[in-house]
Amino acid sequence: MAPWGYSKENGPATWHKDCPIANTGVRQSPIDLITTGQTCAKYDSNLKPVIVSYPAFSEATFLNNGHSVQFQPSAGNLSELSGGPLTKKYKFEQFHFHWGNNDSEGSEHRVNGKMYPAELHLVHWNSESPNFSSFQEAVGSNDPHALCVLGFFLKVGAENASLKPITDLLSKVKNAGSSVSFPGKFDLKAVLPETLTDYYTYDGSLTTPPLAECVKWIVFKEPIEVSTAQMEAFRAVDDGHGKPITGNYRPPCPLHTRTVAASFK
Ligand SMILES: COc1ccc(C[C@@]2(O)NC(=S)NC2=O)c(OC)c1
Ligand SMILES: [Zn+2]
Repeated sequence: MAPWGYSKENGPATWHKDCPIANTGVRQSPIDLITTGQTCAKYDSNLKPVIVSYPAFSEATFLNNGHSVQFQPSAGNLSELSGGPLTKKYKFEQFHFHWGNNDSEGSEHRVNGKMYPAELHLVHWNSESPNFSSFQEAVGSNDPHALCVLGFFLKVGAENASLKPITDLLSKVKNAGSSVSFPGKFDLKAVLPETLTDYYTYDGSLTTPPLAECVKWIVFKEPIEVSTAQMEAFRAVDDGHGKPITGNYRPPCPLHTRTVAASFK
């Protein structure tokens, strides 16, 4: 079967053929974050602010893997995550994006059915587990919280100067499989909202094959603003089949017996 993608022929509705958990999994991601009614997110006053320690990255690769664009610092990076719903310390691995063809679609998570034009995923792995000592081992470990992914919605507004070094680089990785070493330093902390207090959190999975159910998700309420030009730069990145990636988001999955907690009322 053709490798998975987001087209009619190889998109999310076909992934179950090679990856049965797509249909049989009970903690798949993304989900629609509902804020009122029966299955709505429940306020949990014990949820603390998320703590990130992101010293500026000095060495990283920016890659177009045909499904997304990914920023991956060299192994020595010391960036860490803790707090929020977490009981362990997590190490930063990479960040990447999901986006759509226009401003009314693109995010993977939704809020009461609303999609944002894009979603940023900051991927981390539990660096204090006795069962694994690398990201790759963490993903394959079956540990329910091997990974923690921070999700940030992107919305169209003012140009985001902190993300400009990334969006300016998109044209350099237009072709699938291409990568560049990131020039200079990148300050990821400057991209994020000041306070990381208001978020939804739930147990889920990777949102592409292998769809491993190993992710503690933390999706922040406050979107990050980017300009229309910055959004257009994502939509010019190619998928390796001569077409731009114009919708690398998976539709929401059933919640099953899961509950979603909210750190805010
Ligand atoms: C084998 O390990 C993998 C494979 C794919 C992804 C990417 C992704 O599926 N996961 C999220 S989150 N968004 C995505 O698009 C991954 O990210 C941690 C880890
Ligand atoms: Zn992702």
